[in-house]
Amino acid sequence: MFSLRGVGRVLSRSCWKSLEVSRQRLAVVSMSSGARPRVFISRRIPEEGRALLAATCDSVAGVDGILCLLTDTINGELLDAAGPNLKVVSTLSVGYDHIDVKECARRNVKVGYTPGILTAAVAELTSVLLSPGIRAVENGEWGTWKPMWLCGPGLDGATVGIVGFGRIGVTVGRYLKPFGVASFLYHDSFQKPVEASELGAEYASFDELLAKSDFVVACCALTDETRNLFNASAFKKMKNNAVFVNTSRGGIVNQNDLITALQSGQIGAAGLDVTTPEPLPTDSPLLKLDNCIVLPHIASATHKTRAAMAVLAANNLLAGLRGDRLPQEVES
Ligand SMILES: O=C(O)C(=O)CO
Repeated sequence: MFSLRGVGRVLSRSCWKSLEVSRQRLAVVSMSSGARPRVFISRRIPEEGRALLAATCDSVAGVDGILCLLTDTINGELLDAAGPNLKVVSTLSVGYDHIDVKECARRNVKVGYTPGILTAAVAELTSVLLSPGIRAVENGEWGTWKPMWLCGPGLDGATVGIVGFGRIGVTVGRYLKPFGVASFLYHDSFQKPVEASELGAEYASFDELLAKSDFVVACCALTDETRNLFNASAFKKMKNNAVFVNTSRGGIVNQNDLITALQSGQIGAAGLDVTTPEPLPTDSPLLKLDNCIVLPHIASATHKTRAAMAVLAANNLLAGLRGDRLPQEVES
């Protein structure tokens, strides 16, 4: 049986807050078979999802399923502590780079995630970040109106390069098209003619996309291939006034290289919803730059989206406990 004490130790090492708080979030789900599987919910989640799980909560002794967040590292150490009873890990996120999917598969632990339902919210925020704010207002630098002060590229007539042309990347393009974007370029591990045709987007090599785009929007998952993809060499290939936007994962960017590129004028500006680490330390140079805006990983933070994510994560968990295929299962 899964020892909660053991889990608490592993989780706190992985930045899960206090075990005492987490303990209150344990729920036990009665299954129709009469068995009483136990699940661990790592943080307070929207009521819509919690209610699905907590209806028959009656014990905190161990778990058969874990409902986790993108900030929880699910690795071999945690799976060891969970032991052989664990059937399913359900993450309340579309990204699952925090989960060792291969290790889960090796142990027959299913992994669920929440794709699709957060696409619109993330695409919406990504579009907003294309006009990075500046600190002039807060810093008292807002003097008289000046014709050339803080100008940047506009979307009308611009070339937008989307790196990672999945659900979110395509939706970003769809949202931006009415602003008069002249051309869309996309880069992904393979060409996607169907999605591209809707936008009239052209496939480009990574280097070509960087060189031609006025806006470079990163919408790709964090994988071994994309880790540190945006590094000094990538920023050197971008236009000097290009705006770089990242709403995917901080790990796809070499953050020190980004800071240098922003400080030196190698690129024009950046809008970031994700950083390394998270939370970003308040003394990070990123927060001192006029040409960079940083948001605290809130791209999917609408009530509707988070509630839908919670329901899907709960349903993934319940399906895994029943031994069924998950509504949204990560393929290993
Ligand atoms: O779902 C994710 O992967 C996020 O980053 C937050 O919505």
